[in-house]
Amino acid sequence: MVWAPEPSAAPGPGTGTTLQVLRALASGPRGLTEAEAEERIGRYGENALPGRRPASWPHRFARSLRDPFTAVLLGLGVVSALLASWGTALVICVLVTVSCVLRATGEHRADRSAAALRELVASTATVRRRATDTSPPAVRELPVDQLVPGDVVLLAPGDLVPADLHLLRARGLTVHEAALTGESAPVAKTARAASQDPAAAGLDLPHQCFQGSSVVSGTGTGVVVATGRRTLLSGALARAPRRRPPGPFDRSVNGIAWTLIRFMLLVAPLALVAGALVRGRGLETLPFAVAVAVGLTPEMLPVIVTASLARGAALLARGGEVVVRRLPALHDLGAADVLCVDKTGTLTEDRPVLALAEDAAGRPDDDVLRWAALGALWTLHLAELPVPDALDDAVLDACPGDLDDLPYEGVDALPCGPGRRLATAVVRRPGDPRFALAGTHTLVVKGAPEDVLDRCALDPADRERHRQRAAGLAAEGLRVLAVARAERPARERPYTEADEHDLTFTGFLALRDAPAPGAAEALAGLARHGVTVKVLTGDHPGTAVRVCRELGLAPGDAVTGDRIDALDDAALVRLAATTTVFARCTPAHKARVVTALRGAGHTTGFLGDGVNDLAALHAADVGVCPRDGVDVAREAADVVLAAKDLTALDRAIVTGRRSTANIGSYLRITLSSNVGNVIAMLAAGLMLPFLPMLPAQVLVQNLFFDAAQLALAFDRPGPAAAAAPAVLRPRALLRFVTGFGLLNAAADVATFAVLAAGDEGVFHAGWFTENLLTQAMVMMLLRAGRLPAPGALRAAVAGLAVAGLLLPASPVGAALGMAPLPLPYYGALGAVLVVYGCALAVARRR
Ligand SMILES: Nc1ncnc2c1ncn2[C@@H]1O[C@H](COP(=O)(O)OP(=O)(O)OP(=O)(O)O)[C@@H](O)[C@H]1O
Ligand SMILES: [Mg+2]
Repeated sequence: MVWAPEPSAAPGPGTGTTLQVLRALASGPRGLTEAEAEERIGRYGENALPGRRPASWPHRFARSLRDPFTAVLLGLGVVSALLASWGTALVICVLVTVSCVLRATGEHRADRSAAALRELVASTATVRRRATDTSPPAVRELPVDQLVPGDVVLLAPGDLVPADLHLLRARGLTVHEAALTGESAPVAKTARAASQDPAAAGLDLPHQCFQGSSVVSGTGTGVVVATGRRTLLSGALARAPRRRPPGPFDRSVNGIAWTLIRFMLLVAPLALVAGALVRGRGLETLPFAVAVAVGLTPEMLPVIVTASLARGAALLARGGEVVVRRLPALHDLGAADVLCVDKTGTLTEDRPVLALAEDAAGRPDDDVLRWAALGALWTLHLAELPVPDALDDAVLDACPGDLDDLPYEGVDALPCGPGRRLATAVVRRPGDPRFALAGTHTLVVKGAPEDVLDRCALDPADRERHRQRAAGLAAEGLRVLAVARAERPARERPYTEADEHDLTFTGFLALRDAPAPGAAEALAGLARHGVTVKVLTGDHPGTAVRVCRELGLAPGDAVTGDRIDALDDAALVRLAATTTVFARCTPAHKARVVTALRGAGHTTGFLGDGVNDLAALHAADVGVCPRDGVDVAREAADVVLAAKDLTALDRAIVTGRRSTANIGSYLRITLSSNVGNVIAMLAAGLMLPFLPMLPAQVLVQNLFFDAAQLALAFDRPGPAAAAAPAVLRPRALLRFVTGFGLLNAAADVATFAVLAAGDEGVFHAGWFTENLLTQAMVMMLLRAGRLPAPGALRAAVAGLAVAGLLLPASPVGAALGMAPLPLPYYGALGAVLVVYGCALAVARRR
């Protein structure tokens, strides 16, 4: 991991004192100049995050060769080649090449546009740089890839650590290093103490922050010691690439793929054995068996999937509202039947306005407000939070008079953070003659009433009375903050959470946070689309329940974090199913609820924007984050919304379902006709003295099917496709395919009856024509789309029909062993088609 800046004896940036590190990097606390940075980016290259380097086209092509369908096809090709059945081998090669080229191209294009979209929502780093050597340092946001070794970077809660850093300064800094170490608890980081061994190096050094970790709380400043491929994360990923556990998309699409592959591997030996037993045929049937197996393969599935999803993502991006960062997530969004959202900022505007300030006795009292504002002011100052918290903002806004007049100055601050629902500022009065010598520090604490009251010196009856009062205010939909204070003798030692005890209760503040405009309609829309919304909030249960009621969401009783703690996983699964509001949730509670819902079989989405939502975003099947969410949340999300707007999310869900509907159409259509053909071929193979279709004919027919079915990716599904969560269920699909496959086989057998009069060439030609025509009909009748069908689809269907009619009579047909079909056969084929069409339409309606 040690990156040597120059080939010199200077200590590596991972080691040495801060001064040595800065010297080795030729940098300083004031940062690099723009000119130096420019020179270094030339020298060290861009700071691309690992995993973000786009795969090249040949790489993609090679990867699609490893796809299970392709692998099976290739295996069959090898078998054909071994049997010297060159025609079959050739056609299989063409099939594989076409499908891999289409897939690689489609994925490449989809990835390129996804990368462009990701760029729109990419994280930035906050750097300190100077315009010239003499100008003062200025702090600005920089695309992460522009960072160079020696840059000075500022960290705040919710930031992703953009490169490997040596800390120059840290205040209450804790980072999450799960990406590197798998450790889920945040790790405290401090600037290097003089006492530390300057030669030590490694992951557990508290003065180093590594790319890929994220800031949970506190702030820090560090100098970049390694970027791009030289970071520890890059090394770790190169050794063990990170894999996502399979999501709903992988489960359903891969599940279907493997069911088919098993089926296919069964069919080929079956054809062989049946041929041997009934007709006494030997290995000469093998090419036919291989072709039948190939005929069953939906080898275009990966192509159709990529095309359908990419098209949906492109449609969403065009509206500028939704960016899909990972294509399969669009399917997963459409499959979600439960959506968990946080309250603040999603259901409400997150613009709290002070409604009331009262003292311990319940009398209106501006002093409570003044103390709270003093606490907010110094917490913001001392904790150097980059964006003031909305509650603090509201308190400061409402405070009467000029805050700078308050005769206090800050000593220390313990801000709130994920899982911590109170904030403490320690202040003192400068120059107060009474405290000049001994000195007194005042702790000003504000936060969630339960948490603050627990830390107050109160007799149980009073505590209960205050708690009731807070619950009463919350039940009106207000956000409630309790304020408390304590006087302590001044000290040098920094303050910790252990000092937050024996406080004197000062009073309550209540703030009104109006419901977000449009939230009620969006919730109704989600309900109409069969999505159950659950609210997971850090706020008071009373407030959350009231807000939900105002928005028309029947909230029932809220379940709080304490209750969740008391339950084991199985009990939580049961409770989660029937609960709408989860309140006083820490990040871990949110994640546990999401996991429980998934455990109960729900496909679960999560929408959140804060550091406290990170764990749940990871736990969900599909994570959604608004664009202005913190970097880590955005980075963890699969889908990014332009605004925290549930309406846009509803639209994205519908788009996801449409893409899934097109994939479903493809599977239903392809598989029912393929299965039908296979049944018919096996049956005919036993009844006829010759093979019902030559291997090359089977494969050419397959090529035509594939080409035509690509158009299904561009179908426009009707409103029914959006009405309920869209999941591709292998079982249901199998039932459908068996039913319609048998119908298709019946049509084929009827065709055999018609063709039985002709010789082998006529038989082959007739069946080829019938197959292409029925396929064209099936495409029109079994698609999920609305009428009229889009142009591309109509053209594909027409092309298929024309090919079916003309090819047998052409030289290609002759080369494939077909004879021109005598005219009377067309009439008979027409009759079969009409009957089959009617049967299809009737069966479809059922
Ligand atoms: N600046 C603050 N000062 C004091 N207390 C705070 C502050 N911010 C939040 N709190 C307390 O912490 C609680 C939980 O906050 P948290 O950020 O976890 O959830 P939230 O953002 O209110 O809700 P949601 O989870 O719906 O986004 C708040 O209800 C409040 O009581
Ligand atoms: Mg929040």
